Amino acid sequence: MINLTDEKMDKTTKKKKKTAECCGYPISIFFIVVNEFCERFSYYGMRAVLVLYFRYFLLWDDDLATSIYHAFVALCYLTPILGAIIADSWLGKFKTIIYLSIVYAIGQVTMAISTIHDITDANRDGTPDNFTFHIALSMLGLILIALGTGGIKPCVAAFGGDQFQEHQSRQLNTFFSVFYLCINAGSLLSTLITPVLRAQECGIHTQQQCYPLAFGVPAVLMVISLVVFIAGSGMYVKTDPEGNIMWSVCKCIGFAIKNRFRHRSSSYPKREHWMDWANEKYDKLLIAQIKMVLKVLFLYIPLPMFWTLFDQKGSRWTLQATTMSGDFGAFILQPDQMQTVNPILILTLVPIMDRLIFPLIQKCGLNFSPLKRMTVGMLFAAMAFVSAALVQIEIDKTLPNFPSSSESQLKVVNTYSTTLNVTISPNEHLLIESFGSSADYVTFDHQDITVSLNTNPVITKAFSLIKGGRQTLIIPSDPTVMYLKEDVKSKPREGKNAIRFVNGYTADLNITNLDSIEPSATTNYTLVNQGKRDFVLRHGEQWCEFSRKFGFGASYTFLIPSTVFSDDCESITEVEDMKPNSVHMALQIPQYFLITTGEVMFSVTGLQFSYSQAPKNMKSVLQAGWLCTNAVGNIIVLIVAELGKLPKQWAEYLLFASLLVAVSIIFSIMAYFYTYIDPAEIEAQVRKEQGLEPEEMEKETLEMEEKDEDQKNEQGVKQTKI
Ligand SMILES: CC(C)C[C@H](NC(=O)[C@@H](N)CC(C)C)C(=O)O
Repeated sequence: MINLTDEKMDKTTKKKKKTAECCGYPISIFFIVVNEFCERFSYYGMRAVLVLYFRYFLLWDDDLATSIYHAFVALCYLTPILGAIIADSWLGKFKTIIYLSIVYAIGQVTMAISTIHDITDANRDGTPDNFTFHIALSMLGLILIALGTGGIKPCVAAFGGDQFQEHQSRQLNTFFSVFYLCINAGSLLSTLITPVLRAQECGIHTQQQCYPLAFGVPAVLMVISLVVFIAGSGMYVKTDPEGNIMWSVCKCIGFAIKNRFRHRSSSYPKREHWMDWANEKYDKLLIAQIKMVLKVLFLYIPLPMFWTLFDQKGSRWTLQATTMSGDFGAFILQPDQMQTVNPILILTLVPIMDRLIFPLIQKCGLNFSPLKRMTVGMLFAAMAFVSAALVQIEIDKTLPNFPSSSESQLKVVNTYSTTLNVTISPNEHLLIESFGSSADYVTFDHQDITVSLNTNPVITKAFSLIKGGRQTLIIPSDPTVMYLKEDVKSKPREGKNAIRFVNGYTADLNITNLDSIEPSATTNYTLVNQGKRDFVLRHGEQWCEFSRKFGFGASYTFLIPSTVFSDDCESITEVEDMKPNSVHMALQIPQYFLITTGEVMFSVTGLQFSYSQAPKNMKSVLQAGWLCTNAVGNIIVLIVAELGKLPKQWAEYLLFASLLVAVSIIFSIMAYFYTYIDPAEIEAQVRKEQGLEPEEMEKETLEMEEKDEDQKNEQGVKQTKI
């Protein structure tokens, strides 16, 4: 099957290159797609455990961990422009990929080393002693990774495209689909594997969560990616850069603007395009190439909005999943695992679209051009958000009625020996049996309350409630010391369950994984995962064990009576502070399906489009421009998350959906006026024109300019004469 095609003359480098083919595809492509698979495994694998590393290894708080994580992701999508400039102006794509992959691999290794706690754990207590060392090393690692991953990203896709020859345009399109499949296969595998590696225990002096393994495997994959890429070295078509193209582009644009401004008088003939004002000084070919790039970049302006919605899978949609039930019977899905539905669907939808849907549309005689596909992709993403809004409305029906910022909520738990009549001033009366609680939270629009118990004598006590908070009034066996305990006022994170214990036993108790609790005291909340959990209660020689099965996102207070050991933990009662999630996570599948269909239409097509519409010497630059739309989209998510807090989540989803519909209408109008080009053809045409046609327009302007200069000189002469 392998054959050598005709010699291909590279117009730019004037080098001749023979390319080996297999089934109509250049063999070199194999190395490029395997390289992409390993690189994406490395990147997404590391990303999957990064926040946990910040939170539980470096012990940063949630906010800092999230901010640094997002800053890193944004940096990864901003550095492509740097890689593209290096590739197109200086080193060429091949060398840029090699050098930046080395930087990338060093970054991954640095990151993996920074997670070895034993390096600074001199006192062998399992935690690092010198956090500054680990932070500095990991930040250095992350900067190198961002430089590497972002830097090579536009080059690898464009370099892959460069391997195809003119008669292989069908294979070129398939290449971009296969390339996308590899991205998603790599990311899917690594996001499944690295969390498992992290959960292992390892260490020299003490056994801890195995971050070195979780970061080490991505580092190894990055080295493999580099080796695979180098292995294909002899087979690649390599186009050399044409000097500092970016600098020439900037100078040419600057000159065109300046020249246009100088000739703003209506006496100068208009030119077809404002870039034509660079004709006097710059090569027509360069001007034609800049026009092509600018046309596409202009078209990119509305595109970040798609990514703004797309990237909320990892934030808003995952948070939505934390308020849902992930019990699929045969398996349990954690809220953040729901995101893997996206690469799974990509792996199935890309072949279906390529082999079935798009050919079918073509057979029906419809012209489903790339820009039309991208518009439809945007509409699919908007529909995904409508679907998310509908799911949210369902969830909202089941969510507890949390207090507003001016309200306070109170529940009462009675561990006194008899039923109590509890009066909360001015007019709240509750009858609460022993080892029971009030049915639900009572909402107050004021904070100062007085509680009276019908004991003998009556006990009265004043309390000040927390504004916007939820609390429980705990009445212990000695009601005179009743006290308030703060409750959770939102769904526990990651779909976990918040549980706590009130000790109604007469002495200190030890409970599995918790500190010992004094009599009448209440523990703080502990988060437990879904499923059956066992707890052992202990006091001296006495112990008993009790089990509970938990769902997702509930909160409970367990009341331990004085008889706990005599009845083998049977008498422990459970107060449900917050109901478990009842809306099933499967309801998110339609929104994932819609957004992934949108992604296939938008992103895969965008990748092909950016390659096909770019002049030969600016392919990486246009790929970088394409990736920048993603960076801007991510930045919009960050801004919206900070500023745009709509009172209802479903309303925010609908707002995003409407914004994307509006943007897609604008985009479709822009696309309507866009004419597809064949950059190679235009370049050849300009070259031909340059050799044959007299440059009338330039002459005309130069004559006008000379006249202008003469007039000025004459005036100057006159003035000096006077
Ligand atoms: C095209 C790129 C901006 C993003 C692309 N991401 C994907 O293909 C996602 N479907 C992967 C998923 C794991 C989020 C990439 O190159 O990573």
